[in-house]
Amino acid sequence: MYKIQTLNKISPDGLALFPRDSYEIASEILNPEAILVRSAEMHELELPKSVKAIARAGAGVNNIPVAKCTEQGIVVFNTPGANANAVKELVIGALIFSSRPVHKAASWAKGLAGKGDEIPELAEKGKSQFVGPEIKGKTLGIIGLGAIGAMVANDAVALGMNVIGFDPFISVDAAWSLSRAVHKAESLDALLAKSDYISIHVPQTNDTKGFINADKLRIMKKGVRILNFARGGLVNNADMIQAVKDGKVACHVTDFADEAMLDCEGVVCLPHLGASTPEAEENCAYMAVNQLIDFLENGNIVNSVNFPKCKIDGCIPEKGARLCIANKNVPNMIGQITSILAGAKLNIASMTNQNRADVAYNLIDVEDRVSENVLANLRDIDGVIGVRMIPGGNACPVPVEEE
Ligand SMILES: NC(=O)C1=CN([C@@H]2O[C@H](COP(=O)(O)OP(=O)(O)OC[C@H]3O[C@@H](n4cnc5c(N)ncnc54)[C@H](O)[C@@H]3O)[C@@H](O)[C@H]2O)C=CC1
Ligand SMILES: O=C(O)C(=O)COP(=O)(O)O
Repeated sequence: MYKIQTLNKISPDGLALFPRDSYEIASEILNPEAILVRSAEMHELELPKSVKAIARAGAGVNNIPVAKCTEQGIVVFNTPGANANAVKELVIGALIFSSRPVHKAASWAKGLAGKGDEIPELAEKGKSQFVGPEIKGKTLGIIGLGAIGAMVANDAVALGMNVIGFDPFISVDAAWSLSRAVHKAESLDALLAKSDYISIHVPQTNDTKGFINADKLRIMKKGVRILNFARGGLVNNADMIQAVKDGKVACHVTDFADEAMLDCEGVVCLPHLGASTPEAEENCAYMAVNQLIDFLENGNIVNSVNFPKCKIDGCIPEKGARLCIANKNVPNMIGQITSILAGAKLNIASMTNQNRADVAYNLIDVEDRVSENVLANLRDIDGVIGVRMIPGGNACPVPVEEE
């Protein structure tokens, strides 16, 4: 029985993919093999030794101690692109309501309650407070052209905006998916200086934390509108509030509510709603669950943020086993591993080894079962981080959607 711990509410349709006879799923469970999470903060969490994988049903992994997981041989998955459309739709809405303050207008209109027949006239008189510019013909600068940024860029082009983007690490797939009308900004500062609207779509890392600060705000046009549907920590809130108060920023829409921001006229705070659609929640859960099943039952890794992509498509030899070995990315690891297998007279049926930064991962199919003694010898190799043996005879791998 595999034990899966859920740290957030995960779409029930996704959870239903776990075969009930071989998986136990609960929010509180002793010694889970894997954890399913959305935005729950995991940095202070003690991870039991039993944990082999964490799947983030979503994109951002800044709530997960990824470096610590890598050291412990825990594979961290996310679900690239699975909630991108949900975020994009809300960003397009926010582009419009950052200009046309429908949220303010709607609550003002609610205040007319009780005025009976006077309402139509009062509404006509009051509407001039809520005038705002159209987005057509304006320049939108998009920082980060990944799954979400690229979709926002293409739809903004369709809405008649001039779109410029900045992403020094853009993937080939994202670049192919971009409309030819999207122009490349030569630098972040060039994008900031030219944009009437700015939308942020980068992950929060040590390099990007607080990068929208007073220095960057100074470069921007007066009256700029800034949308942040990526992470609250990307923006220096005190600097942003000052810029809004000074009239430098006409509107800041953030998906990350914060005490000081909530009080600031000109800031619209949402309660992290970007991925909150049934479609996105289901897509993310499907992808995360399929990845966990494929990893736990077959050792395959796809869409990990800390381990290399590494998979064997075929079944594990029926009478044999698959060894899943994580090790430090240093010389002579394969030599030592295969020597131990040769010493135990284990014939290798197939083998693949991939590396990424400081770690490497091996999948080795052998034609006999592997004894506890051999597993212990493999674990004893200096540089080996984790060893798992999956006996053959189970069903073949389920295909997992790739990034
Ligand atoms: N509000 C919400 O509910 C959601 C928020 N997000 C946030 O949005 C972020 C982006 O999501 P996706 O587009 O799906 O991720 P993605 O990984 O497809 O795209 C991120 C892009 O940012 C680029 N990038 C990284 N560092 C950069 C830098 N310093 N300057 C410019 N570009 C840089 C990368 O090259 C990549 O193309 C996530 O990391 C997450 O924090 C994601 C989904 C839902
Ligand atoms: O996927 C992401 O990065 C998100 O921010 C979505 O978060 P959520 O799954 O809605 O808690």
